[in-house]
Amino acid sequence: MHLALVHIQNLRCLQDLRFKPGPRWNWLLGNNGQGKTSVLEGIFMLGTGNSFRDRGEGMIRLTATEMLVFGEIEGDGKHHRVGILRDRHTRTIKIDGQVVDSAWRLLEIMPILAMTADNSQILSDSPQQRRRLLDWGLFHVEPRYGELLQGFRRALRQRNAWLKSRPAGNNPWDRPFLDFGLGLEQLRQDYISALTPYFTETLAQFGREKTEDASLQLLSGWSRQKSLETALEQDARRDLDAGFTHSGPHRADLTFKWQEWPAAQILSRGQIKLWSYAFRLAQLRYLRAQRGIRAVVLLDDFGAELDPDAREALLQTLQGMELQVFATVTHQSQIPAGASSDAQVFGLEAGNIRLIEGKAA
Ligand SMILES: Nc1ncnc2c1ncn2[C@@H]1O[C@H](COP(=O)(O)OP(=O)(O)OP(=O)(O)O)[C@@H](O)[C@H]1O
Repeated sequence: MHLALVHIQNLRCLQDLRFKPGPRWNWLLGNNGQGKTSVLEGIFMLGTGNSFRDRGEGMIRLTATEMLVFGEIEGDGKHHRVGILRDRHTRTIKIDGQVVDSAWRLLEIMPILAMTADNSQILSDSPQQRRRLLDWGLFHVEPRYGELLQGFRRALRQRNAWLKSRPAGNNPWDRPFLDFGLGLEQLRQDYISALTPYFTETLAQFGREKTEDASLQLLSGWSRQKSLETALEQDARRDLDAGFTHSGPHRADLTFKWQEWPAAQILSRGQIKLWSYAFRLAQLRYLRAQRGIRAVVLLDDFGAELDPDAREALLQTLQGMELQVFATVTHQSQIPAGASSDAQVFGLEAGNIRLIEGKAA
């Protein structure tokens, strides 16, 4: 599955940009501030409905009142047209000409994974960022996960609202909270167990760690010494006082370990970035192995902070996976030699795009 056409209007500096990407590597080359990341942002919207930079407030071109992103998605015998129109207050999503009420529908059409400056330090980011990665991976691999996650979020919201209202008696939302929560926990634990060999193998392919030195551990969001039910009972007083739920899968986290130590405390920034790439690649490989799905990958500032060997290893691994990739670079020399046989290079200048190298799709 790949994006065959991208049309973006009034997104930041992109007034009216249209191009036909190739099914494999698409390099976006240009100086700072020419619109490369904005193109990735538009593509990310097609897969998620949202921006990866912020909540999207600043996305609409300053002199415009609304922005539009349109894409044609092809492959695996499917063809979809996706459009997102956004003004300062509302967002309308259309799939194949029909308005849909939830961005979840976009996720089902085109799994998309972005590695940007803001999210490339997974190990040292917030637990919330790491939970998002877990949710991303599970949503695409496990058909029941989306529904479970929505159910859990609803139960958590309602449980917290009940706590804030300070009523007497038992919380009626404990049961759905426990049912959805334990379902999530089980799928997350299974996912991390299954993903770990993919992660350690990818790191080994990068030629850095011995497979047995690196590991992943899921922290459930409550003490493993007790059940979630017991944790809720023991937290009853402080949950009521605080007006929110202290223990549960909404507090889950993922720990990366090097031997027995937390890797985030030991590794350098560049190494953390490499481990972060390895984790995302492991998610892609697992998705491919389980569901036969190839995600679209966005790499902002390709390989920045990685040494040449690590960059080459990353490139080789990605090339072996035969995905559609969009990667931004500021200089031609950052496009690795030999990377162009199935690649297209597009130049970005003042928000305009033109094909520099490669066959027109
Ligand atoms: N709402 C907006 N309206 C108009 N222009 C905007 C708006 N928001 C940002 N810009 C401009 O759009 C450009 C955004 O560029 P973008 O971040 O896509 O550049 P880039 O090519 O990725 O640069 P870099 O290499 O520095 O990351 C900047 O020049 C910025 O000033």
